[in-house]
Amino acid sequence: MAPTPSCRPSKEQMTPTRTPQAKHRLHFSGMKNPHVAVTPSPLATGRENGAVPAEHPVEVVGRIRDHPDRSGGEKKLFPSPLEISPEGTLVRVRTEMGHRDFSLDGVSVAGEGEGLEGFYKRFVESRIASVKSGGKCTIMMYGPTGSGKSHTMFGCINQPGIVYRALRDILRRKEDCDDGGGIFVQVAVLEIYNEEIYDLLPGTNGAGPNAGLPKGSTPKVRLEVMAKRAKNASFICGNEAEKISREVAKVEKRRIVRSTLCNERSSRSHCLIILDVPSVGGRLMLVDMAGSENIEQAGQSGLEAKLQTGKINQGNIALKRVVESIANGDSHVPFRDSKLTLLLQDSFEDDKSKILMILCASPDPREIHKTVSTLEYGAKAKCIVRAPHMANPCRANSQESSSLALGARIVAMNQFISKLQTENKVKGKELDQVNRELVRKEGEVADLRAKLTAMELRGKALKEEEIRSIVDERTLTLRLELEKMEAKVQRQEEELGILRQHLGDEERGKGSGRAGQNGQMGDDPSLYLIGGRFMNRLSELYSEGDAGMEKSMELDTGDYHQPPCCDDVKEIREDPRRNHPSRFVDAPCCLGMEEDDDIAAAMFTEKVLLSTVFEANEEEEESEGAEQEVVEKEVVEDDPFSGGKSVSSDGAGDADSARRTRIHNIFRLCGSHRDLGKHAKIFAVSKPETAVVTPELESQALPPPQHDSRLAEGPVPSVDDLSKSLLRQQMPKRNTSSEKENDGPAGVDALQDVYVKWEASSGDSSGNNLIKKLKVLEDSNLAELRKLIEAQLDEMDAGQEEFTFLSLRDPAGAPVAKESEATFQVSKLPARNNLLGGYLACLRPTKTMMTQQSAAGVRHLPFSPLENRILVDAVTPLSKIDDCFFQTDIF
Ligand SMILES: Nc1ncnc2c1ncn2[C@@H]1O[C@H](COP(=O)(O)OP(=O)(O)OP(=O)(O)O)[C@@H](O)[C@H]1O
Repeated sequence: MAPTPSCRPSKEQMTPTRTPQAKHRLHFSGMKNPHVAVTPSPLATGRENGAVPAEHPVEVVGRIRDHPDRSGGEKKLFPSPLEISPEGTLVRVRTEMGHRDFSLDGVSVAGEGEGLEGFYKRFVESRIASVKSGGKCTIMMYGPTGSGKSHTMFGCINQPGIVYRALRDILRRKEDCDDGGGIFVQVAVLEIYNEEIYDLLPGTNGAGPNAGLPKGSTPKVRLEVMAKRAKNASFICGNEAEKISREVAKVEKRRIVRSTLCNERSSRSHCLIILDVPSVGGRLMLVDMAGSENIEQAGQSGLEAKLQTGKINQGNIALKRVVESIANGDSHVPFRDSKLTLLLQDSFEDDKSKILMILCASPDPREIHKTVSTLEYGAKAKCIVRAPHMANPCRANSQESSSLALGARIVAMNQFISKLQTENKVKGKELDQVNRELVRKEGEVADLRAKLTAMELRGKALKEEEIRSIVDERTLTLRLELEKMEAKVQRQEEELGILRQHLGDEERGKGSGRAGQNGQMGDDPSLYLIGGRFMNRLSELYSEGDAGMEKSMELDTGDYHQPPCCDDVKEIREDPRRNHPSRFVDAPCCLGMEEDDDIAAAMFTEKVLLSTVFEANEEEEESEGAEQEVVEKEVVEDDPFSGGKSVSSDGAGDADSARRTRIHNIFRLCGSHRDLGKHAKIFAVSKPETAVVTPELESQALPPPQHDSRLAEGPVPSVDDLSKSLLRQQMPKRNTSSEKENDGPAGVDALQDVYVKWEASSGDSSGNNLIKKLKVLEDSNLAELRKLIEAQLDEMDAGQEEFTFLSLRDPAGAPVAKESEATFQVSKLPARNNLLGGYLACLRPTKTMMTQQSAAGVRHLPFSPLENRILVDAVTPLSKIDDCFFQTDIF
């Protein structure tokens, strides 16, 4: 904001030019004013022509009223936006946008303790004094509504305003008027309301509006303007200040006021108090203007109120234009735009007239825009200059006078321009500083951007470097793996070469064996078999041919039961993906495991099936050539379980030997040496004619015999012989048609277990639960079973027990008639156990026998004595028992 220029021209700046356009000349008399420094014109200083410097006819002072909300006490006061310079001539208005300085002739702040008296003494008293000597002074109150214009002009009970103080100063007090020589004054009080002039003094012929007048009071008189004065205006005459002041106070109440939102008692009219001193021609005009206000803000409603406010503003605006026109040196000053300016025209045009404009403002920040507008108006008024009075009588030369006024105005304007330039220079410096700061900041931003870019590039480079290192690392790993694989392939190729070499050696050795020549391997024929078959297997694996049934050949003991012929084979045997040969090497360790005999028997059945598959292949192989059979025989002879060379090598003995070898191999695969011993014997049972159980086999497969003393005394019990003969009698009859079919394990399956027990009775709780297991053929009947039981009873020396079979499948458990036993199949007996198989034969003693036993006082328990002995003898001479057709167990 540009500071308001001081329109007081300096000595050097005064211009002597005169402009013919200046029609309105403000000729102020040389009034002595201590507060206003009249600066002589440069031309006037040279005064060859006797001219006096131009002066400012308008002085502007500010009066900042107390805060209107301070009286409320409780209300929070907003900080004032107005600041007064220490010298009291500069008002700074602070806003959010900045500040603006206004240069005034003086500022009074009511809130800081300067009351009306102090204000009057500082700014008004001197001007009033000139009136007594013939001077003319106009004091105008200007400002928005509620800013304290009327308060300053009229005051209150405790503080008389400018009007009463001026009357007191101009007129002598009563005690001073005893001599009768006091100044005589005429006082007129006018009101301009709605652009009409009214005489506020009660006259005899008043016919004006009574609005605002107390009841019974004389109506106001409307006056006309004539020669810049109100025609026929009433006046109060006298030389006593109190009397006139009392009259004025009465008249002041006749003024039209109205309550608005801005002021409880807002003046709706302009009030003029005109005091003439006829003796000296002095004149004092006191003008209390109505408040300029915004209609909406003042809360005006209704057409009359709006018209009223419009008229008020019309007078204010007209006065503003007049001031601006005079200040600008316009050829036309619009005095006639309002009644107010018409009545004030002499104040602006008379050279003896002096204008004191009092700008009233409020410190309330809510009124800041009005305050700024008021200060702008005062600043404009300060630009009004008046041509200096001519010192010589040729003052009548109006052209020269107007030129001087114009020159003073130009000087003021130049000063204003100079201030603006200075301010621009300062602003330019600030702008340069800001620009430099901006450039510096831009440089910093550029540096930061460069750093950011560098960091991004570095990050990118780091990322690429990281990726490259990962790729290199993986490439290295893959290369190492590739090298390992190549080394492995190379090693395998070497192994393959070695194996091929061995194969060639084997083939060559085999060829020499065929020729009946003992070469390098001729001393150990099994090596030919092992080497040849092993190489065949190896060739198959490497050629990735169809394994099919041939893969089952892995079960053949011929592959593995012999020690390897070379060290190279060991590596292959260690391959965990294949059937580990160490199982077979370590098989004897597994043989020591105790397993349930029946479970082992069930396992044996499965192995028999495997052996059957093997056998099919074996038969094919046998058909391929006799040479292979010869080798097989030789292998069997080397089998430590075969009993060495005792196996015959021709005819049926060869077949039995081969079968036995296969079963033996299967049991080695199954890992139960004990089972092997058992099934070797069962095999012997199924083929009694050809069974050969060598002592070596028994000693390896079975624990050493511990014979019961009674059993050890005599030969083998005759019951075995009887049983053998019985079966021999049966079996030829049943197997003659297909004797070969019974050669295999199927013949073993034809034997069925029959568990024989005595019928339970209440009087016997110990022996009747004993069960005897007998083995009979599948299609045996009860008559045949009876013979076996009776033979068993004879063996136990139990005497001739008479019994009958109970048909347990019969709901009544009826005994089976002895005549029907021949037609009663054992298979019709109830099954003993669904899981383990076998039949249950329940015997009931005949009544005659029971009667005899009870008479003799004997309770015979069949089976129990013998079985108890067997139980005590933990190790029954199995060799003896196994020689029999029956296998007995205690359950
Ligand atoms: N300096 C001051 N100290 C104490 N009270 C003040 C001061 N100035 C104004 N007032 C009070 O403020 C109120 C409004 O003042 P005033 O009537 O003088 O304002 P105004 O400018 O004349 O308004 P309008 O233009 O509406 O007549 C009055 O009650 C008055 O007593």
